[in-house]
Amino acid sequence: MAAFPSGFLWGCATSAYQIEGSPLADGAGPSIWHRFAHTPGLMRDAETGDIACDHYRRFKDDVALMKRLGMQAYRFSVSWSRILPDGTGRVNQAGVDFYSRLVDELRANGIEPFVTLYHWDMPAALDDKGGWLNRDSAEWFAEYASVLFRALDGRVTKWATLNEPWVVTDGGYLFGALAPGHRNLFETPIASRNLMRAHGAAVRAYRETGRHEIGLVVNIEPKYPASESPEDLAATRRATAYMNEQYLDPAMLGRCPPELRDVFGEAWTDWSDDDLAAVRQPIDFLGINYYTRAVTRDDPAAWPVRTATVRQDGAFYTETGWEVYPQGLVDTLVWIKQRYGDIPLYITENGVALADAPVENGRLHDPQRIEYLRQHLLALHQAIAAGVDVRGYMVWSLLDNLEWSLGFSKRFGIVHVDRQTQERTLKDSAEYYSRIIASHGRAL
Ligand SMILES: OC[C@@H]1[C@@H](O)[C@H](O)[C@@H](O)c2nc(CNc3ccccc3)cn21
Repeated sequence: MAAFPSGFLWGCATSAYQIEGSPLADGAGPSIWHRFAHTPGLMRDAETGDIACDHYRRFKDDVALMKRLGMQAYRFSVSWSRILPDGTGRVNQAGVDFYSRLVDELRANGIEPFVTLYHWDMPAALDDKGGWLNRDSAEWFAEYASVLFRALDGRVTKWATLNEPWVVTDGGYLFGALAPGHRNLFETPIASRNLMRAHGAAVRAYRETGRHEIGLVVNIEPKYPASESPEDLAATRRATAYMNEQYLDPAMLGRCPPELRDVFGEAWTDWSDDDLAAVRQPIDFLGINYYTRAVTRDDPAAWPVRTATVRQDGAFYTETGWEVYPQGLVDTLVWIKQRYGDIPLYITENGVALADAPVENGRLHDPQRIEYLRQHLLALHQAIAAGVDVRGYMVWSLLDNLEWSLGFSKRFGIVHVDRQTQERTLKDSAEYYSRIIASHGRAL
């Protein structure tokens, strides 16, 4: 196997609410996920992020684990309500200090911090003011981002504004499976627009003082028509516009996919030229979260996109019900380059939830996760060989963690976490990934 490009960044990814625990420690305010998780009936097994992986207290041990594995970068998110407990205004210095210590610990161990400003956990105080439905959310977010830029820029050299705006709106405002748990077609495009306005406002704020790189992280799920029928082809166009183009087109092209008018119907309003210009800010990279594909057919009853995903005979499906399809990563990366140009890319998430074996004698054998990683890294190498400018790969995830409203039932970690003892145990996939890093991909 040929090596990956010189300077290619090998790392792992997590997010604050999924691993930190101690959500209200040291002056932090509640987030919408703290509120959602403590609302009866919304979380599988009534799980919450109150403890999670106890990373807030154990972060030095977890950094040591990353060092042992040879991680070159660590993508993590900052909890907005640790920094600004009320969402705006008063800065909680203890919250800033936690992330400052984490950044210093990473850098002292030769690991590059890769910071996501927003991984879904808006301060509850701002949700009380309308959250992403309030046009002021763009200014709230830029204020929060600027606090972090002042405190950490220079020690942090890679910033991502948002993690997966599609999931925030589809999960949080349309179907209600995620915080803040709304089910409202009319709210969804409003939240989408304000999220992207917030992205643009944070990028503009960064350009005033920032000296390094800032980008956007999106989830891409390539859509393949189930047949060549006009109905399935149109459905595939709608699904592509709704999940894959809805956020990248404004950010990169300064326009919205026309199919969104069909998807949202009377709930759709065209973006103003001012909003389009405010969102289309030059960025330094795109983060791509890739997990699976969707073979797509027309389904008139499947409101509002009117599409369905067709199960593939003979394919392997993960614990989250996602088809394993590495070719989709190649197709996605080539598509990104063709549609948006040669912007540097990072794979900011890729991983798999499996019905892991138990820990035995300090080991956990997960051959299927090794095969998933191997296949997707081979696909990644194929895309790079085809000329796509991919500069790094972050496996999701370092630790078994809180899979949002699914609780701890879905284990994505390359490191097992014992829910009772918090003991970390390397899975075979962690050893495998460590060898991949050490060999710069040659051990694939
Ligand atoms: O589900 C695994 C991870 C999740 O733990 C991360 O917090 C989040 O960034 C994340 N995004 C995806 C891919 N996008 C997605 C697609 C459909 C439903 C939910 C997420 C997977 N994941």
